[in-house]
Amino acid sequence: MNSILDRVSKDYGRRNSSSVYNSGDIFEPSSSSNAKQRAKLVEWLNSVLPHLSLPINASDEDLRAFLVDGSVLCQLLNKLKPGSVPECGGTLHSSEQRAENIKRFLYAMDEMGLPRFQPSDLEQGSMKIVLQCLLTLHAEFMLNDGGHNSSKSGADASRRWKLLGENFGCGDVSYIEEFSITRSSPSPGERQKTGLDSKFKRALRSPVMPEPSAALIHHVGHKFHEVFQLKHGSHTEIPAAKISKMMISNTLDISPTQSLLSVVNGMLDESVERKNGEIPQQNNLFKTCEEKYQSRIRVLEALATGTSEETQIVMNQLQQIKELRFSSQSISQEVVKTQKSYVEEFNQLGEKVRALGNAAANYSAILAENRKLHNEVQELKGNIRVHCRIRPFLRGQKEKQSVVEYIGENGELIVVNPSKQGKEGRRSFKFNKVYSPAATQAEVYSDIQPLIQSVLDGYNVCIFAYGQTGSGKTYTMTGPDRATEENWGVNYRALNDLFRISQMRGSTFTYEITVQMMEIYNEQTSDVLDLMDIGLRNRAKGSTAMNERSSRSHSVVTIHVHGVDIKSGSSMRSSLHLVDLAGSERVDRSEVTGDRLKEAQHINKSLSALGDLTQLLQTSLGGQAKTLMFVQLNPEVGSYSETTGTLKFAERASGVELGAARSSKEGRDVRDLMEQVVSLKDAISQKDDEFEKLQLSKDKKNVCTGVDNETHSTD
Ligand SMILES: Nc1ncnc2c1ncn2[C@@H]1O[C@H](COP(=O)(O)OP(=O)(O)OP(=O)(O)O)[C@@H](O)[C@H]1O
Repeated sequence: MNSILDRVSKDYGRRNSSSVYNSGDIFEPSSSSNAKQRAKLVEWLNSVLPHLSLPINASDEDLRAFLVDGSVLCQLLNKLKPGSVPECGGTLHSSEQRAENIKRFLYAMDEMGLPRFQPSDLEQGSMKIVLQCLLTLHAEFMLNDGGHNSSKSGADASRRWKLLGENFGCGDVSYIEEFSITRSSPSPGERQKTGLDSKFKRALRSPVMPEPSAALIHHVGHKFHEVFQLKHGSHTEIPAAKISKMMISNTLDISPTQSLLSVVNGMLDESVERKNGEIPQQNNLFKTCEEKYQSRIRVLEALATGTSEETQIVMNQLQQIKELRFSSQSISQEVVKTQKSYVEEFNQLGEKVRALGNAAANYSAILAENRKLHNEVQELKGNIRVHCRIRPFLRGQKEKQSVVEYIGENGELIVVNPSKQGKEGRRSFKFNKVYSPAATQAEVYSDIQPLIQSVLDGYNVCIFAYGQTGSGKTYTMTGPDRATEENWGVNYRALNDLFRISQMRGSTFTYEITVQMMEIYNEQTSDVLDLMDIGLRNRAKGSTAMNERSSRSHSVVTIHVHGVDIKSGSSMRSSLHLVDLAGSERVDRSEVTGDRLKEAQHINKSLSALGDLTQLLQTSLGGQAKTLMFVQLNPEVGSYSETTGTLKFAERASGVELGAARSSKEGRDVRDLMEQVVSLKDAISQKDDEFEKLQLSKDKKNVCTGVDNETHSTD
């Protein structure tokens, strides 16, 4: 029997579940059926609340209009079950009051365990749900009313049960009709005695049906057990015919019980049919429903699975977003860091650019400072610098024994007297530089190049060559005949440098360079100006035994420089004297006679004057000049005397204190001061003269007036 009850319970349970979630599915009434139900509901409402006088053919919207303020619902409940809900505000139509009424009604429905609708259903949703709820209420109170009020007419009760039956979808409800008429309320004890399975109770309920009343349970219960006990466990032992027989027998003394047994019998028949392999139609319905629900479950499961997959996807996406956000943050930090380092680098670069700008701006000043330092070094050297150069033996000379024994790197020189032995025959000298016979013109010039450059900075420079005839003076200063650039002498190289450097300084200085050449012959200075015009073309030459190209004149090349500082506008003037002196040989060895002897004597006189700073070179050897002397030596043994004489003279010249050289600009300052002193002296002298004149005129006046000097002595 339990299996049958379970079966019935299960099937009705499904119906119940279905109706909860889809009221329009199994119990979906047709439109005509719907109208019929609505009409019956109206009829019921009018019967309970006569003052309503609802039209029998009221539409859903008409009902909504009646019910929407909730007051009718509350009245209905209080009428059916007095005190179910607190006093309702029937006349108030505020939205708050309406909501409160509906809330109270629905609360009461919940309390009774009856299905309910949502407030929104009543306000603007589907009235179908509302109507079903009221029909359920109708059914509930029809049953209760039957129990509590047995005086109701059988016709009314029949209608209510019919309505309930239709709501249940049970079709024929005749057995319920008979049953409801005869039932009575059992005591609580009787209810327990019935022992009616709760599942069975549920099985008799529709989705909108409340728990069966105690009366129904009682009346059905005790006979039901008998029936099921008959069938339980022995379907085959007690055939259906026997049950049918029982149904018509007098043992089941009340017809409602018989009706119920008819239902149970039908169920048992279905069971028997199922046993025989036949599929009852209702089973088909349940199966269809089951399949339908299984399908829905599958859909829900799929949805759930899908949802979980989607959730996983979303989670993955969230994770990716997190990672992207993290990457974005780290990139942002990296960008900020990079920007910071760029800013720092830009700042550093800016500093460097500014430093470079300052350096560029100070470039001229730095160059000037450089020049100043360079010249200060030159000035510190002070004395006449002496560079000694030894000529090589000439081509065709047979005797090649040299008087030069040793040449040191730092200007040391030892010469040997071929006629003396040992220490006595040796003499040591020390100069600024000593060049061996192998020294080239370029090497010799490179050491004096700084002096040449200082001319462009305003210094006067004098470079002269001294030595016996044929020792190489002209070679050093000018170069050999038909000289190439490689063996140019100092003069060409100096001029070349001055032009080159002045061009390099073109952006800061403008230079005007002029060259002057003169020759002094026999110290007849009055001829100098004439000879200047003649120049090298008319340079006097003669032939001596010492040197086939011996010169008996002093040749002077003077380069005048006038420079203007473009920025400051200051100017300076300087000069470079390049002197090729006449030979220093002794008259007795030159074998010159007559005019030649006379010339030699003058030359010697001139050379002697060099030691005392002759008038010729005075300006060049003064405090404002830098002076360098090339001491030229003939290495031949036969020239030993002249060589030692020349070396001694050079040694003497090197000891001459010229004082520090000064730029012509500084010289101007001194001159300016001197001029101021002179003008001051002149002014003082002028005042003295004026004072003297005044004194004289005063004396004259005293003499004329006969005033005694003593009388006015106190004046
Ligand atoms: N360093 C040298 N290398 C090669 N030849 C030289 C060198 N010095 C001088 N000579 C040669 O020696 C000869 C004499 O030189 P140079 O005329 O220059 O002497 P000097 O001292 O000028 O003589 P003078 O006083 O008579 O003019 C020339 O033929 C010259 O070419």
